Amino acid sequence: MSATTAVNKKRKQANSGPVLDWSASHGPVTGALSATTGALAVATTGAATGMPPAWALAVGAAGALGHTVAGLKVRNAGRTLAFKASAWLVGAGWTTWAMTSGPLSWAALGSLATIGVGIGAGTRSVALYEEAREDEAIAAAGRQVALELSAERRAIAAEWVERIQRICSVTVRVLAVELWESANGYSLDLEPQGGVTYDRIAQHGPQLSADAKLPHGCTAALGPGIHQGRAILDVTTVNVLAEPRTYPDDYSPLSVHTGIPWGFRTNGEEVRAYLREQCALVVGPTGSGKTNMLHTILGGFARAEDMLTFVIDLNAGSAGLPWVLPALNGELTGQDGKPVRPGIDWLAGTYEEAMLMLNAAIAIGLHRKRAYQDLMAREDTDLLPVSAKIPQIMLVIDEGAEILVSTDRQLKELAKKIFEFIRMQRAMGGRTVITALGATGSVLGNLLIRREAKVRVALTGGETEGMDLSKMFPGRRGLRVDQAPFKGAGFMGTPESPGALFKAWRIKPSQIRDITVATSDRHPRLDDVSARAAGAAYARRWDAERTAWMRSLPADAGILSDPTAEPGGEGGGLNLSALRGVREPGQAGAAREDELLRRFREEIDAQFATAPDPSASPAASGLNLSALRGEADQDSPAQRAALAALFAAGPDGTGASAIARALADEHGTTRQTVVGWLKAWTEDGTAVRVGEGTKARYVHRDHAPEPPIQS
Ligand SMILES: Nc1ncnc2c1ncn2[C@@H]1O[C@H](COP(=O)(O)OP(=O)(O)OP(=O)(O)O)[C@@H](O)[C@H]1O
Repeated sequence: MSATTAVNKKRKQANSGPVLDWSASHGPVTGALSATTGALAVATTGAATGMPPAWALAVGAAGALGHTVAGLKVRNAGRTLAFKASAWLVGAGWTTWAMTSGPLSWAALGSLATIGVGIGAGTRSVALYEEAREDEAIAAAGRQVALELSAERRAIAAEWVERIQRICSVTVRVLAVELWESANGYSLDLEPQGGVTYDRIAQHGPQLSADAKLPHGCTAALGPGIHQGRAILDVTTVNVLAEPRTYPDDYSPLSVHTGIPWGFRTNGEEVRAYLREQCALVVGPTGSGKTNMLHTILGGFARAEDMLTFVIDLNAGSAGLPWVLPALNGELTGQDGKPVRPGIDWLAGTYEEAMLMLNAAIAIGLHRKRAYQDLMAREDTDLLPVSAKIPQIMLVIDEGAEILVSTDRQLKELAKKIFEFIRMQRAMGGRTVITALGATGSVLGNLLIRREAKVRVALTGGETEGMDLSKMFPGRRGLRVDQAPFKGAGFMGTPESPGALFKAWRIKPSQIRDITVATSDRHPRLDDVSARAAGAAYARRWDAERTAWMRSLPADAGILSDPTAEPGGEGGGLNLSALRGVREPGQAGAAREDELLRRFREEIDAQFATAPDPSASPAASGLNLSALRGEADQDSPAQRAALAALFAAGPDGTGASAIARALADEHGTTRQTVVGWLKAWTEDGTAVRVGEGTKARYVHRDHAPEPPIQS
């Protein structure tokens, strides 16, 4: 009975005098007391007032009837109804007798006490009986559901035992079948007989899926079970990867220790990356959703209270900019009107800044090793206890794999530092997330990456080229690229969660802003020990001159910091992923939501007529990036930058001093060096020298007034 009903009832009773509450519940003591004291009161007042004894019998009969009707209403058991009715009748019988023979005699009072004890005992047993009856009813309903469920489970078990026998020639026992709460599939706990291991069945994954007629994008994937003699078979029956799901709008705090959610599995469960000791490798060809996934990762790191994210992105910093620019430009306002801190802690978009960053990160690790000896001894650990006070440094390098395998002299320098960071910093709270366009063979050929980067993602988006899933997820058979032909979908494996289908959430630019605002107060500060080691390079990372490039992305920003150009490498020349949209229209350009990158591309498009065919000759396609492609097979990014500056100068041309000035900050190139290059270009026809003496200037051959003149 609810509190209000009870109160109302009380009020009603107070207004209209006592009423008989047939359904009022009594325990064994209060029930007996109420019955016997009631009977005594009726008998004494009845005897004193000369009430006819038959009245008591009538009251008892009415009581018995009333209780039976009330009991029926609440569906009491027959046994309970009979007991309650008889209690009323016994009480009434005693009252009738006591009224005629005198209620206050020892015989009358003694017999009344006996009746009281009897009613008490009876009520207790009836209450227990009611309770048991109720429990039994609930259990019966549960059994019915379980029976239906277990019929379904039994059918599933029988079906798979037969299928595995027929296709893999392996006999299995099914120990349990778990139907997923998401209703997207189920898991079987199997015990292959005769010492057969799970991988014998796993290699037949595709045949098993086909035989089970699973929809596209659904798999029957086998993984190891609780011990070597057991296996878990995960069967997905609904393809949840096809539909886009946006990043959950719960931006609650995370930690390196809680793991960072990177996406969801086919059963709808989120999958987390635990990066305290692991590095991560994310492979995704153009258009597979790699940039989106990177933002999801950066979003997770921004939410963490004990992680500081350093981003290196030599493609004009495009991966990091949405996390920095809105905050840096003051476009965002935090709670209480406070300024908003960027969602990442450091962004390097140029080679020089990346060098500063890596040097600082390495110095931090070395210094931490010495400075935190005592703390680690106290905590009895050989891993630096990462916390909000001593944050983990997550170094995220977009297309870092391409840097690691580059043959370019400068990029090799960077690669050396990245490897040093990976090798030295596990214990000191420094880990990396490296993305790759797909060069899995060359990247995974590196022992250090294989050993340290066990959190792995392969975004396929249906792309089959360069996707060696068996190398990415050794030991996982039956993973096929065509199982995940959707943008943002692919495979993810971690030491905790074996490689299997997954999909990254779609994260919109507005969410990036929301997360930046929501997490602004949460980002840790670099501990003093580390900040001292990192020095001015860290302290002044947001200085206007160091971030100027972010605000005014020059059309040639990507060219100046091309991470993938490998002189002498296959194809040679420019291979800028930031410019990929220019060379491969339709692949990425249209889809990209990053406002700045779009602007950047528009500028490129406006400045250079786009050349869809990379092999088109400069003369045939007009000058554009493809023209630079052949010529830019130069020795260094500085030389390519100089060539870009020459081209950008148009028909007016430029001189060695101006080019040297343009390159000074970025590359430190001297005028003398530029003079040498201009001489060489004039000799091979790339540039034309016009004017004499102080008026002498150089024009790119495509802007030259007359056909190139060989000097
Ligand atoms: N997880 C996802 N869910 C749904 N759609 C997605 C997802 N990830 C990406 N997409 C779609 O794919 C498009 C391309 O994504 P994204 O820019 O991340 O690809 P990319 O691999 O980085 O390509 P590029 O290297 O050319 O920039 C997005 O604009 C979006 O429409």
